Amino acid sequence: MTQEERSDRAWYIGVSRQEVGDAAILIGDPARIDRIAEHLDDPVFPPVSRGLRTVTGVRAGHRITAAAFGMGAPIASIVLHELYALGIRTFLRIGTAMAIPPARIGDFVLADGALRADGTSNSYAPLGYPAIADFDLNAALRQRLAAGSRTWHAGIFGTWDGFYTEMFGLSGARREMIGSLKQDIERMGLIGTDMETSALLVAARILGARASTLCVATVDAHTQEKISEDAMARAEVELFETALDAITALPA
Ligand SMILES: O=P(O)(O)O[C@H]1O[C@H](CO)[C@@H](O)[C@H]1O
Ligand SMILES: O=c1cc[nH]c(=O)[nH]1
Repeated sequence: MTQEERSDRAWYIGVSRQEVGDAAILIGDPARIDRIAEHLDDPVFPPVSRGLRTVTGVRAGHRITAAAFGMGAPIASIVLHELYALGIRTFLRIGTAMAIPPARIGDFVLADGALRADGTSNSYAPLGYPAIADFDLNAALRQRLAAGSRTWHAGIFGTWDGFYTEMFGLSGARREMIGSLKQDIERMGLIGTDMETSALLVAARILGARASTLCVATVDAHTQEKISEDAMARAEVELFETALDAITALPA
């Protein structure tokens, strides 16, 4: 380990070893930190650094840290890398993804792996290296998902960097270009797209940690229809509970 990797306080997220738990839930939207905290006992909020919010609390006897990265693979991998340097070896990204049929808006999508169309994962390993989720973590997630009532799908995600250039078209020509990309994605049988999963899976594997992604499908890839606020609020509660139950069910 390098000097930075041995440091006791992470450079960008600003938290110390004592302020984090044994496993981390990686969240995009910082507003979700307050909401997931309601599912933890004795939540403690370390000072916020660069808008990167964290909370550490207890669930079923395990100390869990939830950390918000905002959006995109570069910053998500910085947050994972810094938490790794503080000793965390289990990472679960939870959030939202675009739904590719058969996944529908409101379904859960679990990444077994991801197509690497992001740039950040290349800084950890060359493109031939696969982005694969951790088997034990996904087994725990599958068990918990099977016990729940929400429809879920497990399969391959696709991760892209360009939200308005590769995922969600605002105008005519761009929408058409993205539309043909969506046909390719469907032909490959991907179940969801996002902006972080492939980078997190590769970074975790290379560092020697386990990682996966569980998302709510919130945007229909073809119609660009979005989930309603009410439906998202309900799905988010189930997402928190599923993630926390699965992560705490894992052997240490
Ligand atoms: O999972 P959440 O935080 O909702 O984020 C998702 O929405 C953002 C925009 O696409 C990306 O960061 C994506 O992964
Ligand atoms: O369209 C979407 C929705 C969620 N996350 C994404 O990356 N894209």
